[in-house]
Amino acid sequence: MVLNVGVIGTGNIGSDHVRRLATQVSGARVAALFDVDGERAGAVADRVGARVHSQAADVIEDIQVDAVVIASPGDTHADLVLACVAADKPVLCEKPLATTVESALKVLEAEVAHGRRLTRVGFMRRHDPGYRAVKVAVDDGSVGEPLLMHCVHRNASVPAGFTSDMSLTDSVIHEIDAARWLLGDEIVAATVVAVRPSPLATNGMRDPQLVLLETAGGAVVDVEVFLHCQYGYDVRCEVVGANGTVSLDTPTTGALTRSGRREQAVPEDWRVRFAPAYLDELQQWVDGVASGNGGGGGSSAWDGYAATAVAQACVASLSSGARTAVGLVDRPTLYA
Ligand SMILES: NC(=O)c1ccc[n+]([C@@H]2O[C@H](COP(=O)([O-])OP(=O)(O)OC[C@H]3O[C@@H](n4cnc5c(N)ncnc54)[C@H](O)[C@@H]3O)[C@@H](O)[C@H]2O)c1
Ligand SMILES: O[C@H]1[C@H](O)[C@@H](O)[C@H](O)[C@@H](O)[C@H]1O
Repeated sequence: MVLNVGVIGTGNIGSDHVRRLATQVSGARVAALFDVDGERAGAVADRVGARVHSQAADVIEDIQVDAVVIASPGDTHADLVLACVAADKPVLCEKPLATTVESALKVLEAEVAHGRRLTRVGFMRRHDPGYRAVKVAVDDGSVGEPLLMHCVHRNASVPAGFTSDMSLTDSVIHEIDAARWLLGDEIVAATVVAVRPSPLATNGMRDPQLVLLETAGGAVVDVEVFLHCQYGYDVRCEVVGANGTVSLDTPTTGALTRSGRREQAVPEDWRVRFAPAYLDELQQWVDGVASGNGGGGGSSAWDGYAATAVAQACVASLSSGARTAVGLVDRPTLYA
Protein backbone atom coordinates (compact mmCIF):
# COMPACT_ATOMS: atom_id res chain seq x y z
CA MET A 1 0.00 0.00 0.00
CA VAL A 2 1.23 3.50 -0.82
CA LEU A 3 0.31 6.29 1.59
CA ASN A 4 -0.94 9.41 -0.19
CA VAL A 5 0.41 12.41 1.70
CA GLY A 6 -0.80 16.01 1.47
CA VAL A 7 1.69 18.76 2.40
CA ILE A 8 0.77 22.25 3.63
CA GLY A 9 3.63 24.77 3.41
CA THR A 10 6.43 24.23 0.89
CA GLY A 11 9.15 26.57 2.18
CA ASN A 12 12.50 25.41 3.58
CA ILE A 13 11.46 22.34 5.49
CA GLY A 14 8.20 21.66 3.63
CA SER A 15 10.00 21.33 0.29
CA ASP A 16 12.67 19.14 1.94
CA HIS A 17 9.93 16.88 3.34
CA VAL A 18 8.26 16.71 -0.10
CA ARG A 19 11.55 15.66 -1.68
CA ARG A 20 12.21 13.06 1.01
CA LEU A 21 8.68 11.65 0.78
CA ALA A 22 8.91 11.46 -3.01
CA THR A 23 12.42 10.05 -3.33
CA GLN A 24 13.67 8.52 -0.07
CA VAL A 25 10.78 7.35 2.08
CA SER A 26 9.34 3.99 1.09
CA GLY A 27 5.58 3.41 0.94
CA ALA A 28 4.61 7.05 0.38
CA ARG A 29 3.93 9.56 -2.37
CA VAL A 30 3.05 13.24 -2.29
CA ALA A 31 -0.46 13.47 -3.70
CA ALA A 32 -1.38 17.10 -3.07
CA LEU A 33 0.01 20.28 -1.60
CA PHE A 34 -0.73 23.91 -0.81
CA ASP A 35 1.30 27.01 -0.04
CA VAL A 36 0.04 30.60 0.11
CA ASP A 37 2.82 31.28 -2.37
CA GLY A 38 1.18 29.56 -5.35
CA GLU A 39 4.25 29.86 -7.54
CA ARG A 40 6.41 28.08 -4.96
CA ALA A 41 3.76 25.36 -4.50
CA GLY A 42 3.54 24.89 -8.27
CA ALA A 43 7.30 24.51 -8.68
CA VAL A 44 7.50 21.94 -5.85
CA ALA A 45 4.44 20.05 -7.14
CA ASP A 46 5.88 19.86 -10.66
CA ARG A 47 8.97 18.09 -9.35
CA VAL A 48 6.96 15.28 -7.75
CA GLY A 49 3.78 15.14 -9.84
CA ALA A 50 1.43 16.36 -7.08
CA ARG A 51 -1.84 18.32 -7.36
CA VAL A 52 -1.84 21.92 -6.13
CA HIS A 53 -4.85 23.05 -4.11
CA SER A 54 -5.95 26.64 -3.65
CA GLN A 55 -6.43 26.40 0.11
CA ALA A 56 -5.13 24.30 3.00
CA ALA A 57 -8.59 22.92 3.82
CA ASP A 58 -8.78 21.35 0.34
CA VAL A 59 -5.61 19.34 1.02
CA ILE A 60 -7.02 18.05 4.32
CA GLU A 61 -10.42 17.23 2.81
CA ASP A 62 -9.03 15.72 -0.41
CA ILE A 63 -10.41 12.16 -0.42
CA GLN A 64 -7.24 10.95 -2.09
CA VAL A 65 -5.09 12.28 0.77
CA ASP A 66 -4.58 9.69 3.54
CA ALA A 67 -2.37 11.78 5.86
CA VAL A 68 -1.08 15.34 6.12
CA VAL A 69 2.27 17.05 6.77
CA ILE A 70 2.08 20.62 8.08
CA ALA A 71 5.14 22.79 7.42
CA SER A 72 3.65 26.28 7.30
CA PRO A 73 4.59 28.92 9.93
CA GLY A 74 3.99 28.02 13.59
CA ASP A 75 0.98 30.29 14.16
CA THR A 76 -1.00 28.38 11.48
CA HIS A 77 -0.37 24.94 13.00
CA ALA A 78 -3.07 24.55 15.67
CA ASP A 79 -6.01 25.35 13.37
CA LEU A 80 -4.67 23.05 10.67
CA VAL A 81 -4.15 20.18 13.14
CA LEU A 82 -7.70 20.72 14.44
CA ALA A 83 -8.99 20.40 10.86
CA CYS A 84 -7.01 17.15 10.42
CA VAL A 85 -8.48 15.72 13.62
CA ALA A 86 -12.00 16.73 12.49
CA ALA A 87 -11.33 14.94 9.17
CA ASP A 88 -9.90 11.88 11.01
CA LYS A 89 -6.56 12.20 9.15
CA PRO A 90 -3.17 11.43 10.73
CA VAL A 91 -0.97 14.51 10.77
CA LEU A 92 2.74 15.16 11.18
CA CYS A 93 2.92 18.78 12.29
CA GLU A 94 6.25 20.60 12.30
CA LYS A 95 7.17 22.15 15.63
CA PRO A 96 5.69 24.01 17.39
CA LEU A 97 2.27 22.37 17.74
CA ALA A 98 0.90 25.80 18.62
CA THR A 99 2.15 29.25 19.51
CA THR A 100 -0.13 29.71 22.54
CA VAL A 101 -0.93 27.37 25.40
CA GLU A 102 -4.65 27.95 24.79
CA SER A 103 -4.50 26.77 21.18
CA ALA A 104 -2.30 23.78 22.10
CA LEU A 105 -4.90 22.83 24.71
CA LYS A 106 -7.66 23.04 22.09
CA VAL A 107 -5.79 20.48 19.96
CA LEU A 108 -5.32 18.22 22.97
CA GLU A 109 -9.01 18.44 23.90
CA ALA A 110 -10.12 17.80 20.31
CA GLU A 111 -7.95 14.70 20.03
CA VAL A 112 -9.12 13.38 23.39
CA ALA A 113 -12.77 13.92 22.33
CA HIS A 114 -11.97 12.14 19.05
CA GLY A 115 -10.64 9.21 21.11
CA ARG A 116 -7.66 8.34 18.90
CA ARG A 117 -4.14 9.73 18.58
CA LEU A 118 -3.67 11.25 15.15
CA THR A 119 -1.10 13.96 15.82
CA ARG A 120 2.64 13.72 15.76
CA VAL A 121 4.86 16.77 16.31
CA GLY A 122 8.09 17.20 14.33
CA PHE A 123 10.55 17.00 17.21
CA MET A 124 13.03 15.16 15.02
CA ARG A 125 15.84 15.00 17.58
CA ARG A 126 14.08 11.91 18.96
CA HIS A 127 15.10 10.29 15.66
CA ASP A 128 18.75 11.41 15.67
CA PRO A 129 21.16 8.47 16.21
CA GLY A 130 23.22 10.51 18.73
CA TYR A 131 20.22 11.53 20.85
CA ARG A 132 18.96 7.95 20.70
CA ALA A 133 22.28 6.68 22.06
CA VAL A 134 22.02 9.18 24.94
CA LYS A 135 18.46 7.98 25.61
CA VAL A 136 19.58 4.33 25.73
CA ALA A 137 22.35 5.14 28.24
CA VAL A 138 19.95 7.09 30.46
CA ASP A 139 17.21 4.43 30.29
CA ASP A 140 19.46 1.42 30.91
CA GLY A 141 20.99 3.04 33.99
CA SER A 142 24.52 3.32 32.52
CA VAL A 143 25.02 6.79 34.03
CA GLY A 144 22.90 6.26 37.13
CA GLU A 145 20.17 8.65 38.18
CA PRO A 146 20.19 11.67 35.81
CA LEU A 147 20.86 14.88 37.73
CA LEU A 148 21.82 17.53 35.20
CA MET A 149 21.58 18.11 31.47
CA HIS A 150 23.82 20.65 29.71
CA CYS A 151 22.77 21.84 26.26
CA VAL A 152 24.10 24.18 23.60
CA HIS A 153 21.99 25.31 20.63
CA ARG A 154 23.88 27.55 18.21
CA ASN A 155 22.86 28.66 14.74
CA ALA A 156 25.27 30.58 12.47
CA SER A 157 22.53 33.19 11.96
CA VAL A 158 18.75 33.50 11.81
CA PRO A 159 16.41 34.94 9.16
CA ALA A 160 15.35 38.61 9.34
CA GLY A 161 12.36 39.00 11.63
CA PHE A 162 13.53 36.39 14.17
CA THR A 163 12.86 37.70 17.70
CA SER A 164 14.15 37.13 21.23
CA ASP A 165 10.96 35.21 22.05
CA MET A 166 11.48 32.97 19.02
CA SER A 167 14.87 31.89 20.41
CA LEU A 168 12.70 30.18 23.04
CA THR A 169 9.56 29.18 21.09
CA ASP A 170 11.34 28.12 17.88
CA SER A 171 14.82 27.01 18.95
CA VAL A 172 14.93 26.09 22.67
CA ILE A 173 11.64 24.25 22.20
CA HIS A 174 13.80 21.43 20.76
CA GLU A 175 15.78 21.19 24.03
CA ILE A 176 12.52 21.37 25.99
CA ASP A 177 11.20 18.32 24.14
CA ALA A 178 14.56 16.53 24.29
CA ALA A 179 14.83 17.10 28.06
CA ARG A 180 11.29 15.84 28.76
CA TRP A 181 11.97 12.78 26.57
CA LEU A 182 15.49 11.98 27.80
CA LEU A 183 14.75 12.53 31.48
CA GLY A 184 11.22 11.08 31.34
CA ASP A 185 9.90 13.92 33.47
CA GLU A 186 7.85 17.11 33.12
CA ILE A 187 9.42 20.56 33.41
CA VAL A 188 7.87 22.57 36.22
CA ALA A 189 9.77 25.88 36.16
CA ALA A 190 11.85 28.02 33.81
CA THR A 191 14.29 30.88 34.31
CA VAL A 192 15.80 32.81 31.41
CA VAL A 193 18.79 35.13 31.66
CA ALA A 194 19.44 37.48 28.75
CA VAL A 195 23.18 37.82 28.20
CA ARG A 196 24.88 40.98 26.86
CA PRO A 197 23.75 40.83 23.20
CA SER A 198 26.16 39.90 20.44
CA PRO A 199 26.98 43.03 18.41
CA LEU A 200 25.84 41.00 15.39
CA ALA A 201 22.31 40.47 16.77
CA THR A 202 20.00 42.86 14.91
CA ASN A 203 16.69 44.56 15.77
CA GLY A 204 17.31 44.53 19.51
CA MET A 205 17.31 40.73 19.66
CA ARG A 206 18.52 39.31 22.99
CA ASP A 207 21.06 36.77 21.82
CA PRO A 208 22.58 34.76 23.46
CA GLN A 209 20.27 33.68 26.27
CA LEU A 210 20.76 31.17 29.09
CA VAL A 211 17.81 29.02 30.07
CA LEU A 212 17.39 26.94 33.26
CA LEU A 213 14.66 24.32 33.35
CA GLU A 214 13.69 22.41 36.51
CA THR A 215 11.98 19.04 36.31
CA ALA A 216 9.33 17.72 38.70
CA GLY A 217 11.88 15.22 40.04
CA GLY A 218 14.50 17.93 40.74
CA ALA A 219 16.85 17.49 37.78
CA VAL A 220 18.08 20.75 36.21
CA VAL A 221 18.67 21.48 32.53
CA ASP A 222 20.72 24.42 31.27
CA VAL A 223 20.61 25.62 27.67
CA GLU A 224 22.82 28.17 25.98
CA VAL A 225 20.96 29.40 22.92
CA PHE A 226 23.06 31.56 20.60
CA LEU A 227 21.67 32.21 17.15
CA HIS A 228 24.36 34.47 15.68
CA CYS A 229 27.39 32.29 16.42
CA GLN A 230 28.63 32.74 12.83
CA TYR A 231 30.74 29.59 12.58
CA GLY A 232 28.06 26.98 11.83
CA TYR A 233 25.32 24.89 13.43
CA ASP A 234 26.32 23.41 16.76
CA VAL A 235 24.00 21.34 18.96
CA ARG A 236 25.40 19.72 22.11
CA CYS A 237 23.89 17.75 24.93
CA GLU A 238 25.34 16.01 27.97
CA VAL A 239 23.37 14.20 30.65
CA VAL A 240 25.21 14.02 33.99
CA GLY A 241 24.13 11.10 36.12
CA ALA A 242 25.07 9.89 39.59
CA ASN A 243 27.57 7.36 38.13
CA GLY A 244 28.79 8.98 34.92
CA THR A 245 27.83 11.15 31.98
CA VAL A 246 26.68 10.56 28.44
CA SER A 247 26.97 13.12 25.70
CA LEU A 248 25.97 13.62 22.12
CA ASP A 249 28.67 13.06 19.58
CA THR A 250 28.79 16.08 17.30
CA PRO A 251 28.88 14.62 13.81
CA THR A 252 31.43 16.19 11.53
CA THR A 253 31.89 15.93 7.82
CA GLY A 254 35.59 15.04 8.02
CA ALA A 255 38.76 15.67 10.00
CA LEU A 256 41.74 17.13 8.22
CA THR A 257 45.19 16.86 9.82
CA ARG A 258 48.11 18.64 8.15
CA SER A 259 50.83 21.21 8.77
CA GLY A 260 50.65 20.72 12.53
CA ARG A 261 46.91 21.43 12.68
CA ARG A 262 43.72 19.37 12.96
CA GLU A 263 40.53 20.79 11.45
CA GLN A 264 37.02 19.44 11.64
CA ALA A 265 34.09 20.66 9.60
CA VAL A 266 31.02 21.98 11.43
CA PRO A 267 27.59 21.41 9.80
CA GLU A 268 26.30 24.52 8.11
CA ASP A 269 22.74 24.31 9.41
CA TRP A 270 19.97 22.07 10.74
CA ARG A 271 19.27 20.71 7.25
CA VAL A 272 22.72 19.11 7.16
CA ARG A 273 23.04 18.21 10.84
CA PHE A 274 19.67 16.50 11.21
CA ALA A 275 19.14 15.12 7.68
CA PRO A 276 19.16 11.46 8.87
CA ALA A 277 16.76 12.34 11.71
CA TYR A 278 14.21 13.99 9.39
CA LEU A 279 14.31 10.95 7.13
CA ASP A 280 13.85 8.49 9.99
CA GLU A 281 11.03 10.62 11.41
CA LEU A 282 9.14 10.57 8.10
CA GLN A 283 9.73 6.86 7.49
CA GLN A 284 8.53 5.92 10.97
CA TRP A 285 5.49 8.14 10.62
CA VAL A 286 4.58 6.66 7.21
CA ASP A 287 5.07 3.11 8.52
CA GLY A 288 3.04 3.91 11.64
CA VAL A 289 0.13 5.38 9.70
CA ALA A 290 0.22 2.52 7.19
CA SER A 291 0.05 -0.02 10.01
CA GLY A 292 -3.06 1.71 11.33
CA ASN A 293 -1.75 3.26 14.54
CA GLY A 294 -2.33 6.83 13.35
CA GLY A 295 1.39 7.48 13.20
CA GLY A 296 1.63 7.09 16.97
CA GLY A 297 5.01 6.94 18.66
CA GLY A 298 7.32 9.93 18.53
CA SER A 299 6.09 13.23 19.93
CA SER A 300 2.35 13.29 20.61
CA ALA A 301 -0.10 16.17 20.96
CA TRP A 302 0.61 15.95 24.71
CA ASP A 303 4.32 16.45 24.05
CA GLY A 304 3.50 19.37 21.75
CA TYR A 305 1.24 20.95 24.38
CA ALA A 306 3.78 20.49 27.21
CA ALA A 307 6.60 21.93 25.10
CA THR A 308 4.50 24.97 24.20
CA ALA A 309 3.59 25.52 27.87
CA VAL A 310 7.28 25.40 28.90
CA ALA A 311 8.33 27.68 26.01
CA GLN A 312 5.68 30.21 27.04
CA ALA A 313 6.95 30.11 30.64
CA CYS A 314 10.44 30.83 29.23
CA VAL A 315 9.05 33.83 27.31
CA ALA A 316 7.41 35.13 30.50
CA SER A 317 10.67 34.67 32.41
CA LEU A 318 12.67 36.49 29.74
CA SER A 319 10.33 39.43 30.05
CA SER A 320 10.01 39.50 33.88
CA GLY A 321 13.47 38.24 34.81
CA ALA A 322 11.79 35.93 37.32
CA ARG A 323 11.67 32.17 37.74
CA THR A 324 8.34 31.15 36.20
CA ALA A 325 6.29 28.10 37.11
CA VAL A 326 4.84 25.90 34.36
CA GLY A 327 1.23 24.81 34.93
CA LEU A 328 0.11 21.75 32.98
CA VAL A 329 -3.39 20.24 32.93
CA ASP A 330 -3.65 16.61 34.07
CA ARG A 331 -2.28 14.24 31.44
CA PRO A 332 -5.25 12.56 29.68
CA THR A 333 -5.23 8.75 29.71
CA LEU A 334 -5.02 8.81 25.88
CA TYR A 335 -1.34 9.81 26.40
CA ALA A 336 -0.56 7.46 29.31
N1 LIG B 1 12.09 20.42 12.99
C1 LIG B 1 12.97 21.32 12.57
O1 LIG B 1 14.17 21.23 12.80
C2 LIG B 1 12.50 22.48 11.76
C3 LIG B 1 13.38 23.12 10.88
C4 LIG B 1 12.91 24.21 10.17
C5 LIG B 1 11.62 24.64 10.32
N2 LIG B 1 10.80 24.00 11.19
C6 LIG B 1 9.42 24.46 11.37
O2 LIG B 1 8.72 24.33 10.14
C7 LIG B 1 7.84 25.41 9.95
C8 LIG B 1 8.21 26.12 8.64
O3 LIG B 1 9.52 26.61 8.74
P1 LIG B 1 10.39 26.96 7.43
O4 LIG B 1 11.77 27.23 7.90
O5 LIG B 1 10.17 25.95 6.36
O6 LIG B 1 9.71 28.35 7.01
P2 LIG B 1 9.61 28.98 5.55
O7 LIG B 1 9.25 30.40 5.76
O8 LIG B 1 10.79 28.63 4.72
O9 LIG B 1 8.35 28.22 4.91
C9 LIG B 1 7.04 28.42 5.32
C10 LIG B 1 6.14 28.27 4.08
O10 LIG B 1 4.79 28.34 4.51
C11 LIG B 1 4.08 29.18 3.57
N3 LIG B 1 2.91 29.69 4.28
C12 LIG B 1 2.77 30.82 5.00
N4 LIG B 1 1.53 30.90 5.52
C13 LIG B 1 0.87 29.78 5.09
C14 LIG B 1 -0.43 29.28 5.29
N5 LIG B 1 -1.33 29.94 6.02
N6 LIG B 1 -0.76 28.11 4.70
C15 LIG B 1 0.12 27.44 3.94
N7 LIG B 1 1.39 27.86 3.72
C16 LIG B 1 1.75 29.02 4.30
C17 LIG B 1 5.09 30.20 3.13
O11 LIG B 1 4.72 30.77 1.88
C18 LIG B 1 6.37 29.37 3.04
O12 LIG B 1 6.52 28.77 1.78
C19 LIG B 1 7.98 26.30 11.19
O13 LIG B 1 6.99 25.95 12.11
C20 LIG B 1 9.35 25.93 11.74
O14 LIG B 1 9.46 26.10 13.13
C21 LIG B 1 11.21 22.93 11.88
O1 LIG C 1 13.27 26.48 12.93
C1 LIG C 1 14.61 26.14 13.17
C2 LIG C 1 14.73 24.65 13.39
O2 LIG C 1 13.78 24.22 14.29
C3 LIG C 1 16.10 24.21 13.80
O3 LIG C 1 16.10 22.84 14.13
C4 LIG C 1 16.59 25.02 14.99
O4 LIG C 1 17.91 24.64 15.31
C5 LIG C 1 16.57 26.49 14.70
O5 LIG C 1 17.10 27.21 15.78
C6 LIG C 1 15.15 26.93 14.37
O6 LIG C 1 15.12 28.30 14.06
